[in-house]
Parts: sequence; structure tokens; C-alpha cells
Amino acid sequence: MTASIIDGKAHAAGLGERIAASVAALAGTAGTPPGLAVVLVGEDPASAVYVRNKGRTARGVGMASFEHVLPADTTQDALMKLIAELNADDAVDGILVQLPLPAHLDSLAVIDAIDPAKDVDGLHPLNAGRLASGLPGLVSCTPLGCLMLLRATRGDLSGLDAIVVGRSILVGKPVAQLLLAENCTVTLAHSRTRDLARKVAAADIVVAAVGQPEMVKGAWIKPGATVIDVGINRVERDGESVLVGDVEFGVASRTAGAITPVPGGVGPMTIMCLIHNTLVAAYRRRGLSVPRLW
Ligand SMILES: Nc1nc(=O)c2c([nH]1)NC[C@@H]1CN(c3ccc(C(=O)N[C@@H](CCC(=O)O)C(=O)O)cc3)C=[N+]21
Repeated sequence: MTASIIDGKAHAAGLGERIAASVAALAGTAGTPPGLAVVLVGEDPASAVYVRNKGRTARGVGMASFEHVLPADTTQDALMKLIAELNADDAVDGILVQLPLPAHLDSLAVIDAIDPAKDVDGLHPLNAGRLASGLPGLVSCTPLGCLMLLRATRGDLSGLDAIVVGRSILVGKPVAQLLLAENCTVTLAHSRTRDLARKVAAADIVVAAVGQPEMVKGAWIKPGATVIDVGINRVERDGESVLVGDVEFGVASRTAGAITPVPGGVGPMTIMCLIHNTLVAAYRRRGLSVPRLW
């Protein structure tokens, strides 16, 4: 069996078109377009690329984009002051602080200071708690993108056995919560998990988010399983720098039913989910009911 390749770029583009239509509708009724503020501290070139990409995608669907690039030696007080200003600014519906922050800054305190109604990254403890409690809130972008791809590929997920490899706050834990809410039976595996190969081999859905190149072996994958690869690892191969995921793609794609590539899988969905969350925040902040776009 050869897996079908889940085209994250195409899914993101389709979602982007539906978002653009809702942005236009909102601007028509409420006057102002949704606004996304992205905050970058320091000049890490990879982060600068992502921040520009986010701004470009926001403008592409008709949103306002506010980019704040602060020097690497920015103080905690200065950053907290900017967050307070963005919280108070009515033109800003979504706030994203690009992580990781330089080591001298307390990122938990920064995330805690963001108005939960504008926390389009879904990282504020209130939004994490809402997800765990099954209440409506804002869901982290990468986990939401994984869920959208799974629903588009498998339809109803009820009763399926899912394994999430990696328990990070950013991805693993929220993905597990989302799959549980979809009535999957969820195994949340991590670095201390025993006999990972056997557990992966029992799963209908595999979400790999460990940040280690090709750590999940292709031979472990159950025939017909759906594989979502969250990893983006830059490695040297035959003297060239290439991107690989957390799954051994070449082997896995011979057994899986469907699999996401890296690049072109989860990554493009992450950015479009940020834009999606900004739209959701904008509708809620205007007291309007949120259109369902996926
Ligand atoms: N507060 C916060 N929220 C984030 O969501 C966040 C963050 N900080 N810090 C950095 C990471 C990284 N991230 C990516 C988003 C899209 C791609 C993406 O679109 N990747 C492309 C190609 C990447 C390439 O070619 O280098 C792909 O997979 O096809 C990658 C990485 C969001 N992050």
C-alpha cells in the first residue's frame, strides 16, 4: 500500500479562502477588519521569516497586521508594557509573541499578561484550561491544524486509537485533548514511554511531535494508519541541508494510509490556523457568533 500524501499547503489555501470571505463579511457589518499583532524580540533570522510570513498571510486575507520587532536586549518591563498596550488597543484582535524569547525574559509571565480573548496562540492558562474542560476558547495553532487535517482525511474520528508522541505544552498535550474530545482513545507517549514501537503499531492515528529527526520509524506504522508529522528538523544529508520530520517518511509512506510531508504538511496549517484564530477572536470580541470554517 502506498500512502496518500496529505497536502497541507492546499488545505491551508482552501481555509484561507473561506477566512477571506468571512473577513470581508465582518468588515462589511462591523466596519473594522480583524487585526493581528505579532511581537518578535531579537533578530533570530528563522523567527524573522516566520513573523513576516504571518504578517503577509494576515494581509492576504484582508486583515490588519501589526508587526513589533524589539531589540534582543528588551527588558521584561518594556515587553509587558507593549502587551498592555496591545490588550487595550481595539484594533488588535489577536496577539502572538514569537517563542522562544531571549533567555533573560520570563515567557510564562508574558503569556499570562495577554488578554485571553486575544490569545490567538491558545497558550494562556485560561485557554489551556478551557480546552481541558471542553469549553469554547482559543486552541493552539499547530494542534488545531493537526485536527483539521485529521478530520479532512478520516471524517468522524470516534472510537479510533490515537497515539501522540511528545507531551509538550505547545503541541503534544493540546493535541491529546483535542483527540479525546473527538472520542478517540488516546495514548500520550513521551521519552519515558516503554515499548513505543508496539504502542505506535496499535494506532489508527499517529501524531509525532518530539522534535527529533525521523525518531518514529516507518516499520512501526500500522497498515492504513493516518500519520501527522509535526516535526520540522534541519539536518545534513549527503552534504546538503534538508528538512525532515519526526517520522521516517520514506518507509512510513509505504505502509500508512495517509501521511503529511515535511515541508508542506502541518507547517502551512499552523500559520493559517493563527489567522483562523484571529478571525474567531474578532467575531467574539464584536459579540457576533463565529462562522464554522472547517
Ligand atoms: N508563539 C509562537 N507560536 C508559534 O506557532 C510558533 C512560535 N511561537 N515560534 C516558532 C514556531 C515555528 N512555527 C512554524 C510555523 C510554520 C512553519 C511552516 O510553514 N513551515 C513550512 C516550511 C518551513 C521551511 O521551509 O523552513 C512547511 O512546513 O512547509 C514552520 C514553523 C510556528 N511557531
